[in-house]
Amino acid sequence: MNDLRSSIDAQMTLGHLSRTELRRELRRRRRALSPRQQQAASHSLLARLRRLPELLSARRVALYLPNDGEIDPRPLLDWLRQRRAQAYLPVLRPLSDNRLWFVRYDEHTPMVANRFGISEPCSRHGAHPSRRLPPWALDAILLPLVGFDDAGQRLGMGGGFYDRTLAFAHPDSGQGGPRPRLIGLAHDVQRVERLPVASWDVPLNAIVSDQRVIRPA
Ligand SMILES: Nc1nc2c(c(=O)[nH]1)N(C=O)[C@@H](CNc1ccc(C(=O)N[C@@H](CCC(=O)O)C(=O)O)cc1)CN2
Ligand SMILES: Nc1ncnc2c1ncn2[C@@H]1O[C@H](COP(=O)(O)OP(=O)(O)OP(=O)(O)O)[C@@H](O)[C@H]1O
Repeated sequence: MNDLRSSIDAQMTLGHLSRTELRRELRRRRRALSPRQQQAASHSLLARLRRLPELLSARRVALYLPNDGEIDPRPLLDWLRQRRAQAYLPVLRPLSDNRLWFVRYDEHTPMVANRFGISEPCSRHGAHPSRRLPPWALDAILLPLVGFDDAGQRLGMGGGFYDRTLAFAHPDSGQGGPRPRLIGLAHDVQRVERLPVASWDVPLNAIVSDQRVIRPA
């Protein structure tokens, strides 16, 4: 009960924070989780992801390597391999237009640390067209979230990397054609009552945490 009370209090008191302050607070929360809590959360996330219709039918799936306390989707790699589905990772595009490439990933992929210290497939390797896919050719993209709400809104790191890369999937983009299913992932402690919506925010199909699956109405 005390836990419930304090988590409700924590959520309620966030309403007055700016996006920057909200990011700082929510990133602090996920970093504060112990290795044991992280592992349990990752395990529980996997159980939910394995039942997600969007992933059951997916052959090409982008995920991420966890950073800064993000919930860890790596256990999904084995499951994807068993299903003969291919895994892709985001790579900061070399010409720095703040967009992402999605490069095929397996245990042989040469990796480097990007400018944020996150390990990613080496861009020279990823530059080869056979090894990367444009975002619309992926079946599903798992995005790391800093925050989310019950309406299915998301808050990212603030770089706009995913928003720019996925702008073609925005309802106002006027672009038809295939669209990847977009699935946001986060720890349940990153849930807040209500997030502000920006005009460029690309809607997600679902948000999955260690405790729940949220589908925007
Ligand atoms: N695991 C993971 N991979 C990812 C992302 C992510 O959020 N998580 N990205 C999602 O976009 C892209 C990288 N974008 C990022 C944007 C900001 C920061 C970050 O830590 N910013 C620091 C400032 C660091 C600096 O400027 O040196 C900060 O805000 O404190 C990290 C990654 C691609 N790969
Ligand atoms: N489609 C777009 N075209 C150009 N700029 C964009 C686009 N989408 C977002 N941006 C810019 O990116 C910046 C960060 O956006 P926002 O605060 O929504 O990031 P975020 O959603 O938290 O991050 P991310 O998309 O990396 O997860 C904003 O200042 C915005 O101007």
